[in-house]
Amino acid sequence: RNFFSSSSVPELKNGHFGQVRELLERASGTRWAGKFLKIRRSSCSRLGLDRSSVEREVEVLQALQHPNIMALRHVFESRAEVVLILELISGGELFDFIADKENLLESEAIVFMEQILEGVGFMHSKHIAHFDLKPENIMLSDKEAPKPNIKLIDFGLAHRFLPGEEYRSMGGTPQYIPPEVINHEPLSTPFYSLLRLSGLSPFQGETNEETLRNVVAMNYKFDERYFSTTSNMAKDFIQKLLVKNPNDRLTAEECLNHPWIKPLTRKQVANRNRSSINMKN
Ligand SMILES: Cc1ccnnc1
Repeated sequence: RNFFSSSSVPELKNGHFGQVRELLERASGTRWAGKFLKIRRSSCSRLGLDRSSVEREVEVLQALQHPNIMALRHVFESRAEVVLILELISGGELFDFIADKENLLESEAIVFMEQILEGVGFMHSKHIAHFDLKPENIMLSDKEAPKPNIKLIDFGLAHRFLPGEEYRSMGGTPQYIPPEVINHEPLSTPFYSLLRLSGLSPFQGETNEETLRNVVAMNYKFDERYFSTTSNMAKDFIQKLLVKNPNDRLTAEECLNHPWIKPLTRKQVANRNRSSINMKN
């Protein structure tokens, strides 16, 4: 092959699927990420993935060309393995990047949120749900870059819903997934993790049990001890995401049009620039 993995480089990521390793393309010297997926030899064996789920991931990635979504460049297949040649994303996880900061200005948080929302909004506009939008799947392409660039990775569980397609949920009961449900993929997860990581949790209880009860009941308040420096726009945005019924939550598109992300007046801009999310490390 015209790629080779610099064996000295540690694995980029190891998961249920196989592993991701940094590769070097001989011809151009370009660095890529190779995702090595073991294919199940026979239907009864448990090891490896079945070919159809790998084909689904490839189709999803081929449908998603966007600056905030990891790009697929090549696919190599052998009998027992499929190798995806992916854009190399070496800036680490967003949340590690944020954790290292003393203070996160809302204007900085918005830069991240906006890119996550652009990627998720684009994905949903293609009727694709990621189904695994957890913090480790939100990465930075290069953390040294002046303006960090967010990349959504790992579409191994993603699914494209053709309008009206029947979708078998875990229980196996067939159900039709209307488009608005796809758009309500738990967006609040990455945002809530951002908030949580900042040491701010509007669900915070005296004990972990109480906090958990609050999360389940979606019972929260903005404690002035922690949220005094948070702008009202940010609180309004959070309140519109942390809603119990997924259908009442803002979609990614609606989030992008919320004044916290897209301020309408100079006053709103000034207000959020004065605010920060204090990072309690
Ligand atoms: C983990 C990973 C995946 C894809 N590209 N770069 C890094």
